[in-house]
Amino acid sequence: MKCVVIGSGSWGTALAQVLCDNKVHVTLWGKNKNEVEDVELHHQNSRFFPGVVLHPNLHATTDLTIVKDADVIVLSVPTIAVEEMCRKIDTLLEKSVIIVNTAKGFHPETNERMSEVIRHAMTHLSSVVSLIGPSHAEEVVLRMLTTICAVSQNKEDAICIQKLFSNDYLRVYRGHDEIGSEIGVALKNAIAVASGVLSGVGYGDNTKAALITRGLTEMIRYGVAMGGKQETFMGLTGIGDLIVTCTSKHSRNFQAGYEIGIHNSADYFWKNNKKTVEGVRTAKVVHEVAQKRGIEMPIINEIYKVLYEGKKPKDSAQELMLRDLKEEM
Ligand SMILES: NC(=O)C1=CN([C@@H]2O[C@H](COP(=O)(O)OP(=O)(O)OC[C@H]3O[C@@H](n4cnc5c(N)ncnc54)[C@H](O)[C@@H]3O)[C@@H](O)[C@H]2O)C=CC1
Ligand SMILES: O=C(CO)COP(=O)(O)O
Repeated sequence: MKCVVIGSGSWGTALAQVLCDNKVHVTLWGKNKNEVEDVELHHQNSRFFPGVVLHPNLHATTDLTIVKDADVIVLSVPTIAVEEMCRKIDTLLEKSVIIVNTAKGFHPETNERMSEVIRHAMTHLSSVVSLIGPSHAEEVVLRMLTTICAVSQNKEDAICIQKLFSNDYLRVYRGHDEIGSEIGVALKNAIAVASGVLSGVGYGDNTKAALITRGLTEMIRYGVAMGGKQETFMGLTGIGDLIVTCTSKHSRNFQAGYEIGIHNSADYFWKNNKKTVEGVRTAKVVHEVAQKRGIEMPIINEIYKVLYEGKKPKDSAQELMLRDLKEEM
């Protein structure tokens, strides 16, 4: 089985190393020459993992034609680049492949989930498997124990990907609720921005527990309205990914929110951010869809107002606390 991982950023590099550890034939593709040369010549990706020595058999290239030989192509680029990459790859392919998506979010214009985007953009496709769950690349690259989920409408291909990636530090479960899982891992990023904001403002652990719990309620409300299953949100692609992103120092969504909270404004973030912060756009998509469909999403609405309408984070937190009093569920 030949694999190509598309995207030489943090997640692509960490996943390509997993495949090397599993003795799978894998090549990492990147558009960024510096990242690719760093991996290929120095066995490191110092922009994302300073001081980490990568597997000696991990090879990287900027030549996209390597996808021609692949049986499995893993997409590890930001959501904004997924459609463009799929179209480029599709023109090079002569046979159908399994696409493993790892991006968490929605299409920038159509608001489609990532597996929908991939199915619409590719003709040489046997199936889409989403490999998603609570997994910071910074820990996977150090082989710290991690669990994720291979979610697909195609059970056989989900089993294939589960076996390909599983090992003694990465345990891969299987799932089939594509809608619930993809919505879970997208929305948790927006909630994680809110978690960072509240920490940056100076609130503590009670506030974080409140945010995670009420954030999960919003994820379920939205996910079920879109056709996902409630129980999926109790698993790795729901509460699991929500916990790790809302609490980890590695989370770029949390870090972005933290900056916003410290400055009590999103201005600094908009002027200075250079990292992949998927939750920022997800908040916009979900806010708009929820407004149209009448889905109650108070936390998402407030984080949207902080990000896009200049509302002060402290005012948003107060707004959430002083809403009409309600039953919990
Ligand atoms: N970093 C992590 O711990 C995890 C990330 N993810 C998801 O994986 C996706 C990728 O994120 P990261 O690897 O973290 O981002 P990153 O910022 O670390 O790396 C992104 C990579 O994509 C490349 N890229 C950007 N735009 C591109 C384009 N138009 N065409 C081709 N390549 C392009 C960049 O050069 C870079 O190599 C995101 O959706 C993220 O939510 C999922 C699980 C864990
Ligand atoms: O999805 C992730 C962990 O599961 C990565 O989160 P960040 O994009 O916030 O770093």
